[in-house]
Amino acid sequence: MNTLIEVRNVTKRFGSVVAVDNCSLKVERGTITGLIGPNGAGKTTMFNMVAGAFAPTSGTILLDGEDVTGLAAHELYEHGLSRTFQIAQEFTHLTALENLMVVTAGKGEESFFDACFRRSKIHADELAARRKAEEILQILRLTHVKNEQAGNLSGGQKKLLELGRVMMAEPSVVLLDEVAAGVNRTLLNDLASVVESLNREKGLTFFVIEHDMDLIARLCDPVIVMAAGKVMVQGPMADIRRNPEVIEAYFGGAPAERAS
Ligand SMILES: Nc1ncnc2c1ncn2[C@@H]1O[C@H](COP(=O)(O)OP(=O)(O)OP(=O)(O)O)[C@@H](O)[C@H]1O
Repeated sequence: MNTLIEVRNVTKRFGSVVAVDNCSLKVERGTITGLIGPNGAGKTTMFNMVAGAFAPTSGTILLDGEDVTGLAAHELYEHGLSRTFQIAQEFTHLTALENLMVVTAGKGEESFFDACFRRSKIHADELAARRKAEEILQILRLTHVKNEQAGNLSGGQKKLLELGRVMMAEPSVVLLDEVAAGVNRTLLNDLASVVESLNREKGLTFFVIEHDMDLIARLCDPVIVMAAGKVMVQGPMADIRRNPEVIEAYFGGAPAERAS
């Protein structure tokens, strides 16, 4: 195993607030690594720095051994790091299939539309994109809604489609941000199965922030716990659940059985 993402001594301040305080962590290639912690622990801030939403105040972030500190999200995308995003308003009128196709054809989304004016090339590009998009819709079990406008899909189906858009880009690491929020159990199960099979069969690495502890327990090993801006502990979820420091951080010393 080797390290895909390494965060070294990273601090992020917002004025007088130290949201992330001299933290180091690693996401090893081929893992589904979870990041958990009580509200205000600094998880989102950590994620935003790794995803290139903003730069750390100090410290270094390495992606596959390369210093990517302060690079923007689109630059990290070129390096193979992708984050799931809510489907933008202008894409809600495209069908599920079209939402995937616009990611592949050309590098960015505009180039697909630009390509519409280059008719000779578009035909081959479109066929390839369509084939790939249809395969992904099948993996996501969304084939039956491929011609539905994205705006009409259920919350869970939209989350699957967001993951599909990420898959079209063929990244090496995917940041999953609170995917369970608002998703019903059946679709959440589908989503978890897709993540597991992408990890097992395609070797895709995931870095996951999640409040749903059942999902974390099912998918993630290791799990990293942050509290009050610090990385507190990391390990398998079974150990994390029994760790007295973690229980203290979540529940202020409540009985161990509540840490589930
Ligand atoms: N843009 C900002 N400006 C000022 N303070 C911020 C900003 N973003 C985060 N913070 C503060 O930094 C700390 C960590 O916040 P962060 O959102 O990273 O925690 P979190 O672990 O993701 O919490 P939650 O689980 O509630 O989303 C909090 O005290 C928060 O109020």
